Amino acid sequence: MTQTTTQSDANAVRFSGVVKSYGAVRAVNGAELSIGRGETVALLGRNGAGKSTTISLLLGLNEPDAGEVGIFGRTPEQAVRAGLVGAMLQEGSPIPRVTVRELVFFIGSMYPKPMPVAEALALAGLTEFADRRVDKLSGGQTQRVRFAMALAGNPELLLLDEPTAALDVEARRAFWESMRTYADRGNTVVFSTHYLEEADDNADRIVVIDRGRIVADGPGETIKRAAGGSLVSFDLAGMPTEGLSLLPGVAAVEIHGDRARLRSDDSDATVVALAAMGAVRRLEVAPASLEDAFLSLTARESETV
Ligand SMILES: Nc1ncnc2c1ncn2[C@@H]1O[C@H](COP(=O)(O)OP(=O)(O)OP(=O)(O)O)[C@@H](O)[C@H]1O
Repeated sequence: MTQTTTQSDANAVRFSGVVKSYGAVRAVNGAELSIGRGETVALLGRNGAGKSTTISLLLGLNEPDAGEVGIFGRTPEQAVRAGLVGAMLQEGSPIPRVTVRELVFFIGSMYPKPMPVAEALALAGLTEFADRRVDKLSGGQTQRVRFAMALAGNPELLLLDEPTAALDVEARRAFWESMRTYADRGNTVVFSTHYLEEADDNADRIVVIDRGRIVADGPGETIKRAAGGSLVSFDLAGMPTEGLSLLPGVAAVEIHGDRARLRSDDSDATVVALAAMGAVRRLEVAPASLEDAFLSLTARESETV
């Protein structure tokens, strides 16, 4: 792989034409992505969309089959070795029988410019647990330890793969607060999630991934607008479904038995067009929920894959 990135790269992350396949599965399919320093970016996608693969490429745990990955103008390996990158991955390594303070100190000692242990513990909300053995903590507290481990090297970029999976509501809230404190220092954060709402609440920008492709990229408001709109449903009563996707405002079409569900950016225009076709039986217009909208967005784009 050739690297053309430079040390002066203004971006924290640069993905250029990146492809990564596992056998016949293209886990990452030609991704183009730049993330500026100080941005907090959510990678949003369903199971198997390619989020974890993207994060492992950013960490240099995987080599792309094609394209280039740059972190602060360096290769991922160089950036990780320089202590510029911290990560929380989905599979946690077994936690040893040491105290929280000892573990965070040990991890930090492997990096050139570690974060002071007390600071990492405070940021992760672990100060009161500093002298507790790591294997005697609750699931939520263990997740905080993993966050402190990611901070230990004093990284400028944090990569978090579904960091709040298995946390309760209160632990989630505390986690995101810690993450924001770290981001507010001018650091860059990239995290993956299945939930549009979590992405919208905690990221400046959302990158929607579906089947290895980036299908949308922008601030939460833009993504919600692109994915949002209304759902217009009606009974087909035997009417052919071809052409429904071409009606004004229609962004996606789903057919369930005899019922059509159209996601529309302009429900008035869609309803007028349906009325002109006589397709008004049990016609309903409802706002699309966020999660519904996200599913529609990825489903619509998948059809073209
Ligand atoms: N080591 C591997 N060997 C074979 N296939 C893999 C491997 N890792 C991932 N894949 C496949 O690549 C695709 C993308 O997987 P990836 O784990 O990146 O998705 P994800 O978006 O992180 O999913 P999840 O939300 O379930 O964690 C999936 O189809 C998955 O089955």
